[in-house]
Amino acid sequence: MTTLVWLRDDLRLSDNAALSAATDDADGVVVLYLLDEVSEHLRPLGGAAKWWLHQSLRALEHSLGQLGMPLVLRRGAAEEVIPAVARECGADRVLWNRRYGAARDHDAKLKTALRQSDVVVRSYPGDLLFEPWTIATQTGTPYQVYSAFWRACTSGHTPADPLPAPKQLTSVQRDIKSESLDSWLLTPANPDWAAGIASRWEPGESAAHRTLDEFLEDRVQRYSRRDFPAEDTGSELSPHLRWGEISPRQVWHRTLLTGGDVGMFLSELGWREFAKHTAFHFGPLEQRNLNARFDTFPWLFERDAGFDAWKFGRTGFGIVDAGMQELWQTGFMHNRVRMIAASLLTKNLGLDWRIGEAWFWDTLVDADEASNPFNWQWVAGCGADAAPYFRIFNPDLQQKKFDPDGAYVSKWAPYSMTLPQIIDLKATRADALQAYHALVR
Ligand SMILES: Cc1cc2nc3c(=O)[nH]c(=O)nc-3n(C[C@H](O)[C@H](O)[C@H](O)COP(=O)(O)OP(=O)(O)OC[C@H]3O[C@@H](n4cnc5c(N)ncnc54)[C@H](O)[C@@H]3O)c2cc1C
Repeated sequence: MTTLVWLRDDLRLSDNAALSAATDDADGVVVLYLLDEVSEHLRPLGGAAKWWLHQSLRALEHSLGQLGMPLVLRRGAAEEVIPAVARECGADRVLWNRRYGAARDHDAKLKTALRQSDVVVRSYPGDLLFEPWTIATQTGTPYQVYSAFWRACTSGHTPADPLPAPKQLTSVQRDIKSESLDSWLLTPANPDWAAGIASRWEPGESAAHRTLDEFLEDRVQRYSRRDFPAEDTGSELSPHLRWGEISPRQVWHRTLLTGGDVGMFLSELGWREFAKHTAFHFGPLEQRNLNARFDTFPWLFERDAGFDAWKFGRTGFGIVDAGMQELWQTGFMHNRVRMIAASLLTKNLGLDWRIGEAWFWDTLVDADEASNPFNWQWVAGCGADAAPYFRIFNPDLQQKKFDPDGAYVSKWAPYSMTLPQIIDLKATRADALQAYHALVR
């Protein structure tokens, strides 16, 4: 028997059920990563995400190499490439870990096609704590309110124990053609805008575990201060989770081992889970308002001067400008600042949330097809269990509260203090509320 393992958003060796299942194949295993930028309905990766993917594949190549296993890289449409590689390596079995977004339709079709050619296909739990169909209300419908969803997850369900990394894998005897990672041009060259990203982040499975360990040794005890962006109390695991360099099950069990008050941190993993369950049941989320009532909301679609000022951190609102600079320079923005920046765009500038979501998609290293639009919709008021529309963040007050000594703003956008504010908060807030009241009247 020969096995093809197709890795996707699971760039790790440990707690990788598909890879573990291949260890029983003594005849040969091929491990493949496919860059699919052509299949319909798959969202093309943003620039920062491509940078991360490149580094993460390098790290994976290295750790597979220590098991004597090459990583085969191919590019193209999954429905063509996967059967072709299966034929080339004589695979009678194809294994993968599940995806729950738009790609799952492709996976289902491919499964059927491979089975018709007598190839055994097995899929395993992917990047969630719980399979989306296992968490349901008493009437069998998906949850639409976070607190009830998380209560259901945490009462009566326990995430599966993580699997160890395979100790050995038998590589196939024949040479399987692989493309060069550099030829994919995932990293920017001219200009190389990724220097700030590279100095902040280390992608890869080992780095993901180190990041978790460092967080649990120290910062988790101050996690209740997570809303203060200058204090750096977050785990910064989001890009590692996005690329599956660590699984949420590993984070969950390792966190519980530390004891102490970790409930608040785990409940944030719950938001990730809720976003993905919402995308599974109601997605894709990046185009359609989850609350259809907002379909007629008079958001503006023009990428105008206000949008440019927002993008490049020149709004004159210190905390927003600092966040947009942090994003531009490092591919990341603190969670509370994401909320304030998104609120300014959708409620004060009156722009459609999809415009801001697309900018985050291109610039975040953790850009995630569920979490990003889910959170944008949450802030804009049209999402699942969303912040009520009329709760409009005042960036000046938020700054006073969460960056009281101005450390965050001084770090990322000290120039902002002397910029004029591009809009009148009071007048734009009144306009936004008027539009909202017209909608719900
Ligand atoms: C407008 C907006 C866009 C966002 N886009 C993304 C995105 O594309 N990808 C992404 O992973 N997160 C996104 N988030 C959620 C959140 O901002 C990040 O997950 C968080 O800042 C990551 O930092 P951390 O790893 O230190 O989080 P921690 O506070 O340490 O939380 C632990 C983990 O829980 C998850 N998590 C925490 N908060 C959320 C949340 N609100 N929604 C979903 N998951 C959460 C993340 O995986 C995170 O790594 C967005 C939030 C907003 C308001």
